[in-house]
Amino acid sequence: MAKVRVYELAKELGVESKVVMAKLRELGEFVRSASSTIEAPVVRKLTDELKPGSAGSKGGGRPSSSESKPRPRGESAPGEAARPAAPKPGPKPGPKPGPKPGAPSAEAPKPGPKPAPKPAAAQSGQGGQGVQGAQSTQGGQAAPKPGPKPGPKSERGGGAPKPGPKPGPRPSGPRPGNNPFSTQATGMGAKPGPRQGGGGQGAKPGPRPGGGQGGGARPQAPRPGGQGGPRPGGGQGAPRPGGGQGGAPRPQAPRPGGGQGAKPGPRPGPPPGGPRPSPMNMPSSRPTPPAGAGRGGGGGRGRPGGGGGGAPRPGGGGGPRPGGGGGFGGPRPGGFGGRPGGGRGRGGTAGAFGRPGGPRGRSRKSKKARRQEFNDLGAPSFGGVKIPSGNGRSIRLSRGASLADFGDKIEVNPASLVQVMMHLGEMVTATQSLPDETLQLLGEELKYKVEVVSPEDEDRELLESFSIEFGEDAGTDEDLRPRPPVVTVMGHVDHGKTKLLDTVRNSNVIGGEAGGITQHIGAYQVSTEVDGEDRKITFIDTPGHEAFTAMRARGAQATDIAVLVVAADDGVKPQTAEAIDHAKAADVPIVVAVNKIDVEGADPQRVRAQLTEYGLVAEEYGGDVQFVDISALRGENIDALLESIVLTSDAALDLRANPGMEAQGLAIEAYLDRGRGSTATVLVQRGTLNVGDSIVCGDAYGRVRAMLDENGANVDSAEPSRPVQVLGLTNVPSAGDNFLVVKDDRVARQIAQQREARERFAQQAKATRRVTLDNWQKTLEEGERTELPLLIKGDMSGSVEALEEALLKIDAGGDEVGIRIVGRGVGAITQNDINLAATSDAIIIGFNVRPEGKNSQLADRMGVDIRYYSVIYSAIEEVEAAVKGLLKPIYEEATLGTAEIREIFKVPKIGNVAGSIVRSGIVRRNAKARLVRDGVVVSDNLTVESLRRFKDDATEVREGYECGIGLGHNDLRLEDVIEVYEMREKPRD
Ligand SMILES: Nc1nc2c(ncn2[C@@H]2O[C@H](COP(=O)(O)OP(=O)(O)OP(=O)(O)O)[C@@H](O)[C@H]2O)c(=O)[nH]1
Repeated sequence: MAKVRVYELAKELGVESKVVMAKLRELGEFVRSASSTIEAPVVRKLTDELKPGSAGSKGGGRPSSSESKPRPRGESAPGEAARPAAPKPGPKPGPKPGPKPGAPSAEAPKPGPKPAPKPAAAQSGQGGQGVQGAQSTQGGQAAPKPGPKPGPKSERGGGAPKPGPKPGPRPSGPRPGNNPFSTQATGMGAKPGPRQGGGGQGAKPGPRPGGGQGGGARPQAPRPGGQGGPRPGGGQGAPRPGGGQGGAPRPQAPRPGGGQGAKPGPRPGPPPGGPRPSPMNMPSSRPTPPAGAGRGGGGGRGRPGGGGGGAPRPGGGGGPRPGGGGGFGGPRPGGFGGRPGGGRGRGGTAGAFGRPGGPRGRSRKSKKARRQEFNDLGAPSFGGVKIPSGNGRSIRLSRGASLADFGDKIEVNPASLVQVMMHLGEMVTATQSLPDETLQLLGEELKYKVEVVSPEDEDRELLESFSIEFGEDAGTDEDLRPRPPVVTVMGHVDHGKTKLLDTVRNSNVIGGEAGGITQHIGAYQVSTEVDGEDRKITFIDTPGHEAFTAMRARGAQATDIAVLVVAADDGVKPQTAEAIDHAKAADVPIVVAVNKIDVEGADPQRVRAQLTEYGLVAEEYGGDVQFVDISALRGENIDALLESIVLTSDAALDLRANPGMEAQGLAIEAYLDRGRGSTATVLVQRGTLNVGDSIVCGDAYGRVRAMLDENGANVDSAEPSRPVQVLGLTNVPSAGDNFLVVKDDRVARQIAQQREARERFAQQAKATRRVTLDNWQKTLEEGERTELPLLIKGDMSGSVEALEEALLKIDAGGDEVGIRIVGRGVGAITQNDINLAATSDAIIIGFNVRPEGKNSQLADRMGVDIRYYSVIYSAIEEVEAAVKGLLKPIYEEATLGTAEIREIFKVPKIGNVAGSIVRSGIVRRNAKARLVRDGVVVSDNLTVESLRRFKDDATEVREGYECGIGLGHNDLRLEDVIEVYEMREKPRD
């Protein structure tokens, strides 16, 4: 139909324009005036509504009614009588309720099975119609629950029922009316569909209960409900009260208006047909529009909601349409399709767009989502989290990897892994570094084979990525040349290791410089004559097996031969045995130096006898171990010892290296020198190191600016087994780090940076397991350890001894627990101390000393607990408390920053003020401070009493800025370091 104006249509229908206008409003169509044009579908709808005969048609069942009130008066439609009520019936009519709900539905002629259980009910929704039509057809009627009030009118489709929740509002409104695509319930199939049962007819889906006639639409035709097809509510009568024919299944069903269309669509809503309780209830709650909510009927539109579609709107135009509702369904079997009624038209459109919800919902999921869902079906569940099984797949993780790293590898959200860990009884965060066992455990649980890659392997892979091979001599056998053995001196405390090293160094310095000023660089080389040949030996100048072990723990093996020092007057002691174990574990031959033979009571033979128990049998006893009786103090027999070392080396080892390649080796020790910067002693293991070479050493890199030997002399090159001090690195490497010459600085920097990142992760993992005074008791309880290892550093040997003595006297509360001193020394806490503490899981007790250089950060990174004390009693008290598990929450010192004194100002009445530069962190006024001179605390418990930037007072001054610091302390010296800290309360674990 073409567009016609309202007054033209009125004339054609024989009614006044205002009647038509009123009707349109009821239908939810908005027209400005009588001269406004209206769309063809609306005209059809209107015509159906205003022509008596038509009404009946549709609804089949609802004769008259349909219209409910709208009809012009008089017109009483057939069912009219009944309808009177209509208007009010329902809940509240809302806007114009009355519409004729059912009307449309009527169409649904096909009664279809009435799904609805209670046919009678009919009232509601289309079903309503049923009433009259009773049962009519629509099955709709069937609607069990008549919707809100079945009221008389309901009938029609009760459509009205659809009171729709929103009844009121839409009456006239703007309505989509004219827009065929509109979702609105209005006849057009507007969305309402789904809701209310209405729409029966058209309603899409047959499946849904309500699907009143409309339902027919869906193929489901088979469904009972005639039109609506299957849904019980089917057709009109859908269960839902309102559910007109369509029997809106949806919850909304309740809405009275439901009318036919109800397309319950996807929504779960309604159980089949009448069953749904909801419908019933609904009515009550919702203001159901009066029965007629006309719209309902209309609903048919394909929308799910169906006919009722209209539902939403109260007065919904839908209602009016006779045929309405069912409309869309057209195609569908049951659908109204057949319906002549104009309604169809729209319905059709609607149907085209809006499939009933159900199916649609399903199709909305992407393939990926569905696949994921499918996969998840078979995924193992851990504490509610489903993670696809690894099915034995292998994954490689770096030591110290976190759940986030793990998640990346297996493409699973780390948060899920956190839950899995909780399920396994471990509380870890997604980014926390985990120990190997935890990674393995998680892998097993998820059915992955986890390969934790060690730092050494990773390093090898890293170097390979730069086409560098570390640890192998390049070239052929012919390129190899003999090299001197590298020796480490080990033995029990006080058996003379240090003395021996000193004696050897001072009496036999290489190059005939005996008597010259030697300096400690961590290793030195000496020469000796064996069989008339000048032979060299390299000594690692760090006595004790701890450092040796620490190096090995880092995958570095610098030592070729171990010299085991045993005091002839003391015999084999615990650390002698430990040293033997370590040397054997490293497969390093041993030469025994039986020391202190000058001491009265010395019994070298007893030592030999004792050591046979450890598998060290002297040559004179038929074994293969060289024993040399010496006196380190007097320098007796030192040459014989050196000769034995050379002979053992020749007999047991094939020490050769290629001096013709780029140098590779190990860092023996390193520190930050104030004047020269990073200073590292390296041991060249193969190749030749030259000044000017680009090297990378651990995470430090740079170009060799200069090299010094143990005499402080500059050297230009260093061959295999030669220890030299290297200047020029960007930062301080750690003992045990390997070094190698690379082709240029850029490669050196890249390797160093990657190592640095890797090291950070690995250390974090270790840190989580290290022992601290706070958690020691816990590890004890867990059976992880039975002793508390301590490393004591102090400002004076007297205080160190006193502290050690006092600590060893602490009664740990049983024989099975105790304190072990793994090391002691005087002076600042060095990198070696930290390494030793790390490898022995020891806690460092710093008595009036501080870590030198960046060792504080190193200790943090390695998880080494350093405790600072300035009163012996405090140290004893705290260690005792830890041992006995009595530690209470304490105040922990938190370093804020450090500043170096560059100038000292005398200020009248105030005293000395330190003109300083902040070297790290911040300096804050009123914070606590201590004065450190050459690594030793010279004054503690000071306060930053004044802080100035130029002439202004400052609250805090940051790194890199100069400032004046008043400590209320006059003993200041240039280059003293002011360490600023504050005490923070720290709860115990
Ligand atoms: N009479 C005598 N005393 C010696 C001899 N060798 C070392 N001593 C003394 O033994 C004590 C311990 O010597 P160190 O060299 O410090 O012993 P150490 O094994 O290095 O001890 P730690 O560093 O504590 O492990 C010192 O007082 C030395 O002087 C020796 O051959 N004869």
